[in-house]
Amino acid sequence: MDVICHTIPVTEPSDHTGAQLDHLVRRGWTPEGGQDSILPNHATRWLSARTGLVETSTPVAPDSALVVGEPRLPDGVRDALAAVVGTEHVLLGRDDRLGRAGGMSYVDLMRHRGTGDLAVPDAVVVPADPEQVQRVVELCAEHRIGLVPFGGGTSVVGGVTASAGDLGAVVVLDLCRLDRLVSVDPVSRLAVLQAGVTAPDAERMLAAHGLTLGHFPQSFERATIGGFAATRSSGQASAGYGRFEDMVEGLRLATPRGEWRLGVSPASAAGPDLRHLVVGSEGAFGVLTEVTLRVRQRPTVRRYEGHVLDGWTAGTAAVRALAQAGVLADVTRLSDPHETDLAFALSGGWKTALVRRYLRARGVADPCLLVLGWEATSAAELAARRRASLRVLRSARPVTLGTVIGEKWRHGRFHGPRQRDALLDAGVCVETLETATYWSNLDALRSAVRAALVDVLATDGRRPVVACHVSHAYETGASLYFTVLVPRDLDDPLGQWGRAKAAACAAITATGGTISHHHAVGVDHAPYLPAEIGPLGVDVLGAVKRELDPSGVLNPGKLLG
Ligand SMILES: Cc1cc2nc3c(=O)[nH]c(=O)nc-3n(C[C@H](O)[C@H](O)[C@H](O)COP(=O)(O)OP(=O)(O)OC[C@H]3O[C@@H](n4cnc5c(N)ncnc54)[C@H](O)[C@@H]3O)c2cc1C
Repeated sequence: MDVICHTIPVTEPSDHTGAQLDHLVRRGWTPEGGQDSILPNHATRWLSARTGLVETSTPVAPDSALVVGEPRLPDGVRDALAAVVGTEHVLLGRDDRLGRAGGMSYVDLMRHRGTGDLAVPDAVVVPADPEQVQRVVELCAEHRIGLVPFGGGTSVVGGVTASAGDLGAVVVLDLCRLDRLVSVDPVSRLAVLQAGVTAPDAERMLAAHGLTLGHFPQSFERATIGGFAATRSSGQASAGYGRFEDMVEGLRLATPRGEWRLGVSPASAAGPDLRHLVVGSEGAFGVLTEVTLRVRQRPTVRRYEGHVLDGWTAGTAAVRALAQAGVLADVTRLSDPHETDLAFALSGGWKTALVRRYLRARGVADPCLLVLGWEATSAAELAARRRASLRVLRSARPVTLGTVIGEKWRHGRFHGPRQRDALLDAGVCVETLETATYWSNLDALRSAVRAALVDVLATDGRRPVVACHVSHAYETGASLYFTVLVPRDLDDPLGQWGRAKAAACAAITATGGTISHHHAVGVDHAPYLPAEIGPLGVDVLGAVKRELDPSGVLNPGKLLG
């Protein structure tokens, strides 16, 4: 068999005893003092004029102000866990526990800044391999200790909130030591990766074999293979490489009932595809330890370019035409006029002013930026695919801006979250949410969500920015991704966003969208899941949960509420 087996450590020597994941990262995206996190003056000025932002300095509370209780883990359980993973890999220190207290939603970040209650785990357990994960899962089930699987901790829906539920204690299972590329099958184009491998490390290890996964979510720099599979993640190049679940060929899952392995062939008629019970199960059915993934040849050429369509209707019609003709670029991303305006305002500078003037001269009243990016293994292939896309796009009469804007987007594609830290410092409530629907319902859904958010957030002189884009398009429909910026209600920041999020979710449910296209359910969307899958669907998921996790210790409160 033509299978090369590898066990390649990512870091030499590997030391994941807590130093790797500094607790400060929970507070923001950028390392302390990172230059990217500075908000330029022109952006602050624009925000003040556009949104009514008054207070522009709201620094974080010192760490010492955060309330962290004593660990409630019984001594016997701590010793049993230590016997499996080693004493040094059962972390009980304040900083280690704070470092895995929650994910990266606005609410999570605000809690780390000293607002509201922070759910801090009683311990962090850092196993070395799938066998240790299995033993830890069994121990937690035996002693009825809650267990929260933790990959990159980038969940924005409360997926890694350390809730104990009705259990006495909760531990976070940090998978960072499961960091190996286990094997590569270049003939079948398959790779087996351990669950804790981060996206950059996956790409680096696969690149050594001339391969790529092609999964580039905006959380790329931190998120992990296990997290992607557990949340049905979708990357920026999903039109070319597919959503993460399209890449999953096989799985290894540690459950309280024993290990479950799935996936033996590229297709099968042997009953329902049970892999899809595990993909998207958000740690509630088991802990993924290894994922077998379809990989592709690494591209050698790429071209990213910007086009502008006049108005949202023309823009979405163009993306629909590309999708239905089967000629989407690998990255196809359409911003609505609000997001286009926001992007221009935040980048500022004379070049942006020139672009705005050029668009006005070309008679574009409502600019909608469309970024198209193609990646290929030869210039000829890229040229052919680009020609096919542009032939369809031409009928939408785009104004073409060339590669400068496309390349600028590509270089900054992971940088958005860094500005989020600076925006929080500047007293802005900044958050995103997403949904998807069929093409015939897309405009109605966008209008309903926009209206709901503006209605709740436009109070006391605040003028919210609600920007939207399509970044995942299909033959039958597309995702909608909203970015919200509004001056923070300094007296009730969590209530302000809580009301807005509830209104947006209600609008999504009432207008026939999905409660999540790629962020998953977590805690935040759990109340809205029954409306989407029906009471029978909830019963089916509940039955699977009871079968795999009879004592209910796995990720309490997630997915099923
Ligand atoms: C700035 C930012 C940008 C983002 N952009 C995108 C985007 O473009 N596309 C996208 O899809 N998502 C995006 N997200 C959301 C998030 O990154 C994804 O949900 C990602 O898949 C989570 O990966 P993770 O390793 O960080 O998982 P975590 O946040 O650690 O966990 C997510 C969920 O999966 C569970 N889980 C984690 N590992 C395992 C495992 N091994 N076994 C079982 N369960 C597990 C956790 O318990 C939790 O419920 C973004 C988030 C942020 C903060």
